Amino acid sequence: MTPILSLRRLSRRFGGTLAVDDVSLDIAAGEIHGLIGPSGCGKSTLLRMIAGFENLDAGEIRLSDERIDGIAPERRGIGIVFQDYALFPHMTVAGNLQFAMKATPRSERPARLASLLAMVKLEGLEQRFPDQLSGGQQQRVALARTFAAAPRLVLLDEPFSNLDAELRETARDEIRGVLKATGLSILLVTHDREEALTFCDRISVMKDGRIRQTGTPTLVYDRPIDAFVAGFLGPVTILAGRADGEMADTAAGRLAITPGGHGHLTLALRPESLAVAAEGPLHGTVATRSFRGARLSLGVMLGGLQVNVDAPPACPAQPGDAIALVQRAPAIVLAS
Ligand SMILES: Nc1ncnc2c1ncn2[C@@H]1O[C@H](COP(=O)(O)OP(=O)(O)OP(=O)(O)O)[C@@H](O)[C@H]1O
Repeated sequence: MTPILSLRRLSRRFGGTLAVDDVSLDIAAGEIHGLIGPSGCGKSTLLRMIAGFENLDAGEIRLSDERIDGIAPERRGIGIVFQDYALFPHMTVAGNLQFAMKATPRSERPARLASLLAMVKLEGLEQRFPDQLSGGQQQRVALARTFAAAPRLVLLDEPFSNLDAELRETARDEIRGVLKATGLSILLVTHDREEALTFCDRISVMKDGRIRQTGTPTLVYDRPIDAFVAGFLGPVTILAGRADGEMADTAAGRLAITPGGHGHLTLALRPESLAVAAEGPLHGTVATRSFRGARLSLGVMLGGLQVNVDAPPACPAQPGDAIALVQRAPAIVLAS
């Protein structure tokens, strides 16, 4: 299958900084793909290169198999929703959407406007001005305005960062539903791991201008390739081990490991992989206890190492208590 977007060996340097370093990536039609990584890893530069706002030092970009990296941004067929939505403040919702419908024949515009409003669930609000809408509603207008131009690909740059935490989750679920219904291909840039894991069909984790790993959220979370990816997607303890079949000896004791590990290796242990038990093969001492609402986070000294363990909020263990642990999931063998 031909990917809708194909990035081949893209690089971009600013002085001594390689902001994007030999990046290749394919995005399938209808896919919501997340580019995630810490501040300064090159996500925005990569997005700007795809949009046409940033030059390439090397590589090529294809959209529907057509080379687009030499084409002006407005002729690429790519829609962009920026962090601040960039709506026209002096135009109503209808005005903002109609502005983007230049390519639609005049007679078809009212019907197109109605279908866009329905798509983003803003019927009845078409005469409001942006400052009369909530942040989430403004964002949906921005999305609808992008759809109005019938793009082949939509780029979303930190689209939820201006919404407060409570609204963000609802907005995310709603927008994901809208996007999936349109069948549009989406590239989303975010530094928020939860957003990437919940919103995207696949994610690419970036560091220092390079993509370290691409895959479904489950795959990248459960089988991170290295300590950076493991730690970026969630709390983790990194430990050295020596494999012996399906088990490894580590400073924290003997642990079950994911298949394929041999000899000396590096392991990643997630807090939910261990559980407090009446008896267990692992014995330690509680070092820290922090209440996190739906769960309790315990720091447990196992051998010479402190590991994080998730426990139910009712767990009575206090710092200084001896505790037994069982393993619920194997420690992850890292490739590097
Ligand atoms: N126009 C520019 N001139 C010089 N350096 C730049 C320019 N744009 C980006 N950089 C540098 O390139 C690197 C990547 O920046 P970029 O903005 O792409 O990162 P990012 O992952 O999007 O970060 P953030 O999440 O903070 O927006 C950084 O080191 C940044 O300082």
